[in-house]
Amino acid sequence: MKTKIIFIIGVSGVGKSTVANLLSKKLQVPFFDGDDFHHEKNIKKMASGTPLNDADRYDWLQSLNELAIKHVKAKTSCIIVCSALKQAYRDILSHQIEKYSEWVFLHGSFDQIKKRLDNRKNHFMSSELLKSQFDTLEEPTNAIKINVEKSPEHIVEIIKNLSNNKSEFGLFGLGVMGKSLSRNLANNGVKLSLFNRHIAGKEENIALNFKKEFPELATALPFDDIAAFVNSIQQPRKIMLMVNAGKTIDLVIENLLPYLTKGDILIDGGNSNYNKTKERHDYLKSKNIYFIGAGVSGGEEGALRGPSIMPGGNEETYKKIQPFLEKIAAKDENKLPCCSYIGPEGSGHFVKMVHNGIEYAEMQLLAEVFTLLKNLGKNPDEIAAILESWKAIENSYLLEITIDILRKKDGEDWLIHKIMDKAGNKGTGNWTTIATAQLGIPSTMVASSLFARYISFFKEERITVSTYFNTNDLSLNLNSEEILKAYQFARIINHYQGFKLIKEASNRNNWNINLSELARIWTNGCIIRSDLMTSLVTTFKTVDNILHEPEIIEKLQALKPFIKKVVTEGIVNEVAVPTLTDAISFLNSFSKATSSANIIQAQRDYFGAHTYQRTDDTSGKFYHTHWAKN
Ligand SMILES: NC(=O)C1=CN([C@@H]2O[C@H](COP(=O)(O)OP(=O)(O)OC[C@H]3O[C@@H](n4cnc5c(N)ncnc54)[C@H](OP(=O)(O)O)[C@@H]3O)[C@@H](O)[C@H]2O)C=CC1
Ligand SMILES: O=C(CO)[C@H](O)[C@H](O)COP(=O)(O)O
Repeated sequence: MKTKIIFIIGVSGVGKSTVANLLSKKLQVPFFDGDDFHHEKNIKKMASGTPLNDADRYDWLQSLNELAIKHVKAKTSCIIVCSALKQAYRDILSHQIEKYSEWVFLHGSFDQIKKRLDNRKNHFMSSELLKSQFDTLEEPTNAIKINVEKSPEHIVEIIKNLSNNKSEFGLFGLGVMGKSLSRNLANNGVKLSLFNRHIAGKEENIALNFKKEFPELATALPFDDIAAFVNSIQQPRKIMLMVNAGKTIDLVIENLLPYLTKGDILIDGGNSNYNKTKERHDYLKSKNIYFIGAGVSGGEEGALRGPSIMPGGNEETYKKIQPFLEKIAAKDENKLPCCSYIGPEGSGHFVKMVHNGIEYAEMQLLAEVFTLLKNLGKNPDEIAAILESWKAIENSYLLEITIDILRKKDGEDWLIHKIMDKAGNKGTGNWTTIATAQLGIPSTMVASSLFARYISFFKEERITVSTYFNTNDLSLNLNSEEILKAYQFARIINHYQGFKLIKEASNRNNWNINLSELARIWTNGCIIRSDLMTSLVTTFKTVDNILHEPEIIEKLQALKPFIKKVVTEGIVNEVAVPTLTDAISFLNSFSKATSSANIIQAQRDYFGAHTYQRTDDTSGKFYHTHWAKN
């Protein structure tokens, strides 16, 4: 048996000593009655009929705490009986041994206990005295709570089962991701507690029914009661939250807090905003609870078979959950887990956010490729066949799933023809675009793919506007090979922009993010895994800016004529290719030693006296011109 100190607590007459005695025999561990540890002066005071005050109790509780510490140091368990009616008393009892302490709270109604006391021979307790105990009682939130209506033997059996059967890890929220991650944890031998909320008539017995559905969850403990869920987990508890980002996370944290104890760890595995993650980390720290913001990527299937995991926060805290996360993570080509400590604060959620920003642009590029090929007269099966042939050169998870999507039939037609062309979003692309603007990094492709989704959303207005503008007969002068090369070019720029944003955020916040390691954990499990990502693991070992890497420069040079042609053909023939366009526009701007910004500076100085620097003065001095004609 793991070393533990079992405190049996409750008001007088609840049967603590009887239960402790039986439990001590059952578990073969010693039992100590707290009353035997009162100091001489306390005994005298009580004998004189004066109730003890908190100062009197302090030394007594401390001596019980010393007794418990002595047992923990000797790696032996014991049972201690003490009324411990207030939380402050329990804090003294478990000081420095919180993670070894288990609480059993025996309870009953006032009348029930009074009757038990009255039935005891040689024992009298006035109603007032018992009432004062009930008034003092602050119910523990982290205890095994048992009603004393049950027989002592039954109570001992319950304690024994619950105490021996604690889970190693808790999963809160059994939606798409929570269910898959739970099964993944269980498949990896983790003893789990599962929780989903109860909403009468709507969300009932979710955890229990889910457990029954999958054999790997046979030993998992299902709950829809928060207190019971938390109490079923070994301390310090490790609880992963897989709920919707935003106010739900805050709500869930507040719901959990009363039951958590010092040192417990909450892991937010959702797509939370990185700024909020830092705030939550600091808030929970003030409550002695640790918080890790872990980005998880891989969708439903990845979460089950092995996602990519991006944990951020305090590194020492991360080490405590590392074995669990590494177990369930995807493995790279060298069988190493696609899970790595990212850095402090909200850095884990920041990189997950940018991952999604890259994902937005990768998805949009494939959508534009599809549109171009469709405009060349290809049907979905023919487009799928072309994309299939690209796998040998430019493979990625998103390319693979797009091929599957294009081949899916719905009756005689292809399903893709029946899917409404209005793209949804849950916020991460929006936040990435905000971050690029805030940090002053030109990650233009995330922004254009986000705005492409927003444009798509105005379906009804698009239909109306389409009647105002006659589209000429399309005659795209392109072939699939040229489209592939344009796509390859745009993917490199997209990855450059995404990693550049991460590098800048890392520098500004002192996160010290290792880009090669980040690329490595994105080589499997996540949505943006690809051959290009695998090659970047090596590239980032020597440079942290791929635009300065000779091989990449050479590749971009070779691909550039094709993206120019594809984008030109798209624009001339009115085929919307905003993200392909942004890729080449970006390089057109970024690869010029001189830009048009001199005009901007002159305009700013003209109307707002914002000043400008001169190309013929290298000192960096700022000038102002009196522009208006006199
Ligand atoms: N789906 C995906 O591909 C990915 C999702 N994510 C992120 O993971 C997180 C979870 O996503 P996903 O599993 O898809 O979402 P789902 O909508 O499938 O599940 C949400 C879960 O949160 C619970 N929940 C919602 N509101 C509350 C509340 N007020 N109190 C308690 N529980 C609540 C739901 O319970 P109930 O069932 O009772 O409503 C459900 O268990 C999100 O942050 C998402 O962005 C990250 C990577 C991939
Ligand atoms: O994190 C994810 C994948 O990596 C989620 O699937 C996310 O919901 C995708 O973002 P959006 O819903 O905005 O398209």
